[in-house]
Amino acid sequence: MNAPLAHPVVGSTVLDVKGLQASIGRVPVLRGVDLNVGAGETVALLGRNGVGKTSTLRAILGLLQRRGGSVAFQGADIGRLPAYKLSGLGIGYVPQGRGIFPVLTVEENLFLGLRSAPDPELVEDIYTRFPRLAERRFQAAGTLSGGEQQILAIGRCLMRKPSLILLDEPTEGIMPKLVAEIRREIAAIAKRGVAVLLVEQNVRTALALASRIYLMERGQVVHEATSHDLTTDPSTIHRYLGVAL
Ligand SMILES: Nc1ncnc2c1ncn2[C@@H]1O[C@H](COP(=O)(O)OP(=O)(O)OP(=O)(O)O)[C@@H](O)[C@H]1O
Repeated sequence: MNAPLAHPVVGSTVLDVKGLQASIGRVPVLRGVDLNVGAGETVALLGRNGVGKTSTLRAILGLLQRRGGSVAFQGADIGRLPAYKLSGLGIGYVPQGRGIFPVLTVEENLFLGLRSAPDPELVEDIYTRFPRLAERRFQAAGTLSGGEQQILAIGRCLMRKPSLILLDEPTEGIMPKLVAEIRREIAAIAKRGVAVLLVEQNVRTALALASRIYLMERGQVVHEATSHDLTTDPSTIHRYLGVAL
C-alpha cells in the first residue's frame, strides 16, 4: 500500500475557517464558525441534530451561500471560488447520502468527473484496498449495500488525490460490520497524510478517528477539545450532546 495519495506538509494549516456565516433562505444557519485543520490531521465536528454541521461543510465548499467570514485552503482564500473548482485544488467531498449514481457501474462511478485518464496505479491501489469494489467493478452501483456505496464514494474521492477530504456522516445507516471497515479506511487515508474534516453522529467513531473535536451548537463552534481530553472527561460530551460515552 504505497501509492501516493497525498503529499503531507506536517504542521501547516490546510483549512482555516474564520467567522463563517450562512443562511438558508432568510434563516441564519451558521453564525460565525471558526475551525482549522492541519495537514494530515483528522478533526471532527460534533453536535446535536440541526446545529449546522452539514451546513458548515457545504458553506466551506461554497455549496451554501456564505454571508460572511473567510475560508482559506493551504493559505489561499477560496471564498470566491465556485464549488466545482475546489476538487482540482485538492479538496474532496463525500456528502451525506454518498452521491452514488445507482444505474452507473461501480467503475463508472469511480471515474466520474475525472478531467484526465484515471491513474492506473491509483485505480489498482483502490481496488486492492477495497476488493469488494474490484469484484463488482462492472456491476451497477445500485446493487451495492449502503456500506459498500459509502466505500465507493470514498474511493471516488481518492481518485482525485485530495489533500483534504470533507466527510459527512460516513457511517450513518451502515451495518456494524462495515462501520469498522469504513473506520479503518478513514484511518488509513489519514495515515497517508490526507487531512480529514469529519462530521459524525457516532461519537465513538469521531473520538477514535479524530485528534481534535469541535462541538457545535446553534450554528457556532462552542467548544474545542482533544479527543483524549473528551475521552478522559466524558462530562463535556454529555453536556453538549446529551449522550453518555
Ligand atoms: N433545505 C433547507 N431548508 C431550510 N432549512 C434547512 C435546510 N437544510 C437545513 N436546514 C436547517 O438548517 C439547520 C442546520 O442544518 P444542518 O443539516 O447543517 O445541521 P446538522 O448539524 O448537519 O444536522 P443533522 O445531523 O441533522 O444533519 C437546521 O436547523 C436545519 O433544519
